Amino acid sequence: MDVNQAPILEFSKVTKRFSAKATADKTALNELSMSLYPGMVVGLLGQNGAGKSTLMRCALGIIEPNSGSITTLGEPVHQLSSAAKAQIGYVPQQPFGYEGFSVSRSLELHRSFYPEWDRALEDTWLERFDLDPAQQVQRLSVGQRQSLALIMAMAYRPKLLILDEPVASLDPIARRKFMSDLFELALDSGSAVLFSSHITSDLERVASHLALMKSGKLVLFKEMDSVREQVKLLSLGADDEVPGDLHVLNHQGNKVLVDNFNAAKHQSIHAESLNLEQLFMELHR
Ligand SMILES: Nc1ncnc2c1ncn2[C@@H]1O[C@H](COP(=O)(O)OP(=O)(O)OP(=O)(O)O)[C@@H](O)[C@H]1O
Repeated sequence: MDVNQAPILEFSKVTKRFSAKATADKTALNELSMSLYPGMVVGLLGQNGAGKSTLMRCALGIIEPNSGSITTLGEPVHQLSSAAKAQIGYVPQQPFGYEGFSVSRSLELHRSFYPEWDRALEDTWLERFDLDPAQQVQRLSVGQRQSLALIMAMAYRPKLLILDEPVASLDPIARRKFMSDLFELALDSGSAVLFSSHITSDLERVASHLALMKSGKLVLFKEMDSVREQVKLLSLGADDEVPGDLHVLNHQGNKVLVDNFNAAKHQSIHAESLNLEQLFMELHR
């Protein structure tokens, strides 16, 4: 990760509301700010409806926020040049098209849009995902389609890769292979990756950073190593107060979830380490 370079994606106080007829407007993104730099692999975690897909669709300029600004590859997202667009890879939750074509023909068509297409990378992933080039796209299983969508989004080594639950339909072996490739690709090509997943163990394994969303807000954005070190569940005694320098994510009874615990400074407090699944549960308790 290189924070001395310009960010690849930058959100500044972005709010997105959806109007609803029967109920009050829904705030899907609430004053959300974050920056992604080259080499970052950011795992986006949040409950259903937390705003993850909305964030991704705003980053791509598919939907426009009500307020705030978004810069993608150095350009305002609503005026992206075609050169910038050609450096973005996106796999939506539900890919996709190319029905009526074979896998190899669909890749051939897709390839023609991208001068930077890496044929060797395409071949490697076709093999890894065990995809038959002669197979018709409409006969692929859901997971195989997802694999094809991933190849199509990644084989031109985009500078920004946005993946909305990319591995939800992949089996554990394909998932593992894909996840390690994802990390390598980002490091090799100086790309930034933003991916959402409900599979916390995947996220723990490959993400360099965790972005945690709750009700449209980004409640945590941290390097995974710092998450392990600093996000703790504290157990307070009956008369104990939470030290003022600690940032509280959730407080229920005598249990306090904080994201900036310092073991040297807060020696007297009983602090429990959490894996990502436990952290998620404690945040929503
Ligand atoms: N086009 C839309 N019109 C109205 N409301 C919408 C629209 N898109 C999203 N929303 C609402 O915005 C909120 C955030 O939705 P979003 O799809 O971003 O959540 P998510 O975190 O991706 O959820 P999931 O994990 O289920 O995919 C939800 O309350 C959803 O109902």
